[in-house]
Amino acid sequence: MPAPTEFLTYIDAKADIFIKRLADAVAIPSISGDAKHRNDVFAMADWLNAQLRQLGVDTQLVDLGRHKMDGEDLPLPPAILGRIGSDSSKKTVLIYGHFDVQPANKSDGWDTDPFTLVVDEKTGRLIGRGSSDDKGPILGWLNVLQYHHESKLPLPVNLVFCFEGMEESGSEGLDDLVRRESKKGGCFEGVDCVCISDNYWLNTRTPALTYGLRGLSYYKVTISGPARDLHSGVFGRTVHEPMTDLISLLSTLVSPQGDILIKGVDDMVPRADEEEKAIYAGLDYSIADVEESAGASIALSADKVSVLMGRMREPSLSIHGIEGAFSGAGAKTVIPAKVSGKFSIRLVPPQTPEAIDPLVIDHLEKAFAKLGSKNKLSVENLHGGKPWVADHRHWNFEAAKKATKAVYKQDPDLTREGGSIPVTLTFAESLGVNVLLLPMGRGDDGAHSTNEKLDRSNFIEGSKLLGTYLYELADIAKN
Ligand SMILES: NCC(=O)N[C@@H](Cc1c[nH]cn1)C(=O)O
Ligand SMILES: [Zn+2]
Ligand SMILES: [Zn+2]
Repeated sequence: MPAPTEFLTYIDAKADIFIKRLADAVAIPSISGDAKHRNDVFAMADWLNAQLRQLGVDTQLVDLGRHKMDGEDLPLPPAILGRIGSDSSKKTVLIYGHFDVQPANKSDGWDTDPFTLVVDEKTGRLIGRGSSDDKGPILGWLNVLQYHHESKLPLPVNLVFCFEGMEESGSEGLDDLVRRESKKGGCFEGVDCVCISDNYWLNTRTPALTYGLRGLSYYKVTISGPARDLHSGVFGRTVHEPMTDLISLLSTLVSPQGDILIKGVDDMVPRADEEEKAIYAGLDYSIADVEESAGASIALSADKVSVLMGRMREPSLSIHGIEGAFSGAGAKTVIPAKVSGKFSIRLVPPQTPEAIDPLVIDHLEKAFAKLGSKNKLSVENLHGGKPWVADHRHWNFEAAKKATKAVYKQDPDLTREGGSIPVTLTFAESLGVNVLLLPMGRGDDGAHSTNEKLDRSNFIEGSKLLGTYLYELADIAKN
């Protein structure tokens, strides 16, 4: 059963209204990683909950308890669980998305206010934090619901929703909820497959289906010594300096070529054979794509296969920042008393945070001992998640392939994503069903970066894709 033509024309006709709704969503700065914005994440949950209810979805807000962030005790934003349809002759699809966003300040280098959606008429870009990650895709599902609600047409499948507000901060509390609701009598009982739209095409021209994600282990390494910040003229070359120790430690983690220098981490991963390399060689990708989306000619290699393997099937270590360091304007001559380096490792099978943690801690302790410093070292794992790989020959992927062909008139790339959505594996394991990642945005959307955007055509055609996928699933269920 193809998607009704009226559905496709409806999405086109309502495009401006849908973009206005995206602007309303972007205007709520639901930054989960910043305690000051916790109320905004709650406001975003209320906004989304109201939208779902208006469109006929039966929802509940689930309290996930409290957590500690940067020493502060905070309430966790609620998860939104919803259901529409309970026809036992139809497939039941679980849709996951997240309504929290990464931090964004104009001063980071944005050209416009990050929380005011700017519609660039010349380029067709919808610019704003969360436009692509992940408010645009969530609103894509709302667009599909709106057509069926207004046309008084039943959906071709039953839908179960699970939307969270902590994805960008380790999905705190969600794994337990998913496990609980997957049991007999839970909200997720009877789910046949899962669809997540929360990643990106590999390039700017070819739609993609994604069957793998890297896992993540995020660390905070703290060096402390002096009882207070010191004057470098008075104490320079007089005391062990925490910042000097920290920079030395961070420089032992990864080479400028991206090799992870922590013993055992890179070695855990089996090498790719020729058959696997051929998969990467066959993808529609070039060095120009990575350099275009990075905004500079800085690829680690001129070889496309090696660059793709670095992103999709090898671990990576990135250093993100230093808390406590002087970072303002001017030339403050301070010796900071306590500094914390933040870094994370993206994991691939068979790596897990549990297997990586001891290697990281041992490495940092040994490297610190070699410094002969009298300062103190502490290491924390802030959060983590395992990598995930799915069977892309499954009917769930088959339906998405057909839908892509119908909407975009081309076959999708089959990709593994370099990013992490830790709950993906929890869905796969708790429900025992196939999980599909069906990205809406392009490889140059700048998620987590400045000037994040979603192209208007990706929002509109992407909404058509999500709806068409549901019709293709229903078709498969009939045969
Ligand atoms: N679109 C998925 C995504 O961006 N996931 C984040 C998850 C994360 C974990 N810690 C902070 N963010 C990612 O960085 O991959
Ligand atoms: Zn996301
Ligand atoms: Zn993200």
